Amino acid sequence: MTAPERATLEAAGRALAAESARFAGMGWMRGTSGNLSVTLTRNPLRLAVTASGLDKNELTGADIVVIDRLGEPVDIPQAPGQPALLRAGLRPSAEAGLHARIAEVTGAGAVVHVHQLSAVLAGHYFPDGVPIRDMEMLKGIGHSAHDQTVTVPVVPNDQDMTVLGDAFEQAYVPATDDVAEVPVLIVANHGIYAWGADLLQARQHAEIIEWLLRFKVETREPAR
Ligand SMILES: CSC[C@@H](O)[C@@H](O)C(=O)COP(=O)(O)O
Ligand SMILES: [Zn+2]
Repeated sequence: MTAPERATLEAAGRALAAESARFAGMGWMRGTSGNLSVTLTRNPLRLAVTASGLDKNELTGADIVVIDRLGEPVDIPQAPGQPALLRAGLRPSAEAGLHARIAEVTGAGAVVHVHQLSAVLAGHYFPDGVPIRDMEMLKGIGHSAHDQTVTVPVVPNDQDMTVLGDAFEQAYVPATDDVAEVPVLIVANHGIYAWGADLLQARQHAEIIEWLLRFKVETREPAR
């Protein structure tokens, strides 16, 4: 591993730990729920993802695992004479495969998965997708605040990340020349995935969508 690659991985670990603590503080990573990733390289696709089963409020920068495009762990050899960058014996998030699929399909630089209650409620009330329109906050996910319906896709939960990844690809609403992509996915009875060019943008998308979904479940207006 070269010095720049090492620096990139170190920075990714620090950023993932800090973002995890922030989300945990918002109540969106209760228990050991939720997981975050950043894209390290595209060719081949490599992501740094939070390790499985840890309290996401207490991660250190070493509590991450490097994964490939299928979500499988990639061995990072320890550089002689250098301190270990990653804690030994960690498994990648159980949902690493879906992170990798989202990063591959959308080109995202970061993916966040949190267990927002409003997303689960919205998926419950709108199982065919959550239609949102005429809200100023839509601008925060790159859409118009007027006269356009943005439908947030909802897919069934599954423990097999290939099944979830296929469902995501079918439901994904990519950008057109005129309309931005929808950078979020609700997994029914589970939580939400949001993504962006980097962790900051992915976080902002998660925050914006939480507000919009909360509005939807509190009003429950089918046409809005
Ligand atoms: C209450 S933990 C739920 C998990 O199974 C999963 O959905 C989750 O979000 C965290 O899994 P993890 O493997 O720790 O990344
Ligand atoms: Zn989850």
